[in-house]
Amino acid sequence: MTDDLTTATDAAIPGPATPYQGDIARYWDHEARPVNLRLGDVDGLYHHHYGIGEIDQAAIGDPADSEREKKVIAELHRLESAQADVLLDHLGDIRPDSTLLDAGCGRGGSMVMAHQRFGCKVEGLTLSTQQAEFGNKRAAELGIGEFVRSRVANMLDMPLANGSIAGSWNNESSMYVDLHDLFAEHSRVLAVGGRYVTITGCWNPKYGQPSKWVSQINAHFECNIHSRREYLRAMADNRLVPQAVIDLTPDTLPYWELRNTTSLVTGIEEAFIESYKDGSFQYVLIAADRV
Ligand SMILES: C[S@@+](CC[C@H](N)C(=O)[O-])C[C@H]1O[C@@H](n2cnc3c(N)ncnc32)[C@H](O)[C@@H]1O
Ligand SMILES: CC(C)=CCC/C(C)=C/COP(=O)(O)OP(=O)(O)O
Ligand SMILES: [Mg+2]
Repeated sequence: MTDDLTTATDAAIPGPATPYQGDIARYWDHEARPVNLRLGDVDGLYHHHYGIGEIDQAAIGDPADSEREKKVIAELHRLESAQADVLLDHLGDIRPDSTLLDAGCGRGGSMVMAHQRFGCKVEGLTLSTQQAEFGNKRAAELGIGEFVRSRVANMLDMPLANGSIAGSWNNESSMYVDLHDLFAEHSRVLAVGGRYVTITGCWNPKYGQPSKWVSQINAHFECNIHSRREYLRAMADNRLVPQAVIDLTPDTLPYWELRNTTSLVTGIEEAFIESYKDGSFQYVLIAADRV
């Protein structure tokens, strides 16, 4: 760590702001699903988000291939990293002297990718001590600990100065918080002209109300999926003006259908596949300018 990062706001962690946040901290402290760890082991980028893009059929081999499972794991991981690449594509012009923020950073895979792409500092916030330690250990192993730092902190009360961040994102982490509170805080820490990006699952107002599949996903992850309408309304109320809204649902279905054929299934695959197909749930990217 450089002086810059170690002297930044490093106040003692006060403990969870709410009982719910305590539940979520415990959830991620104890998470060790093979579908996440074995994919991360492919190249050392550990993600807790899903994948997008076409399956490379040649790369996975045929079902009789003795190496099939290993190849499918590598392919699922490639699609998850491709998802993070698309998020980073929407951050705009990020210079090496910029600072980025990953709100709800998980084990830090996207942060490493962001530093490797832009050469800048990346600050990550997670409720989980285990995740922050994991991310910092990985960054140290890669020799980029002075640029990439994870901290245990609440993204609704970020330990970051007003206007100090050039670009920020939530990659599948906004379903754990109130969106008005979240976007007020991004808006505070982002510089005017900065960019906010989220990739998220949201329920589709065209369907009417959250479907049974959406309720199942909420129960599975102890989260509260918002609607597309809520995202856009909360952004508009907090000086975040959408520059792109992209429906990634067709791009994520191949990932889920491939994942559903592996031994790494967790039991939530059907809910994602069925809700994406019946139109009740969408996988979207929203990029917004801080004005
Ligand atoms: C599904 S994981 C996504 C991780 C990461 N964005 C990725 O793409 O790999 C959700 C993350 O949100 C974090 N999270 C949830 N509520 C939070 C809060 N109030 N403040 C900070 N992090 C939070 C969890 O600790 C966890 O790291
Ligand atoms: C799109 C939605 C609704 C996401 C909810 C948040 C979440 C748990 C994301 C994936 O985490 P993970 O990678 O730990 O999950 P899994 O073990 O299923 O791969
Ligand atoms: Mg996963």
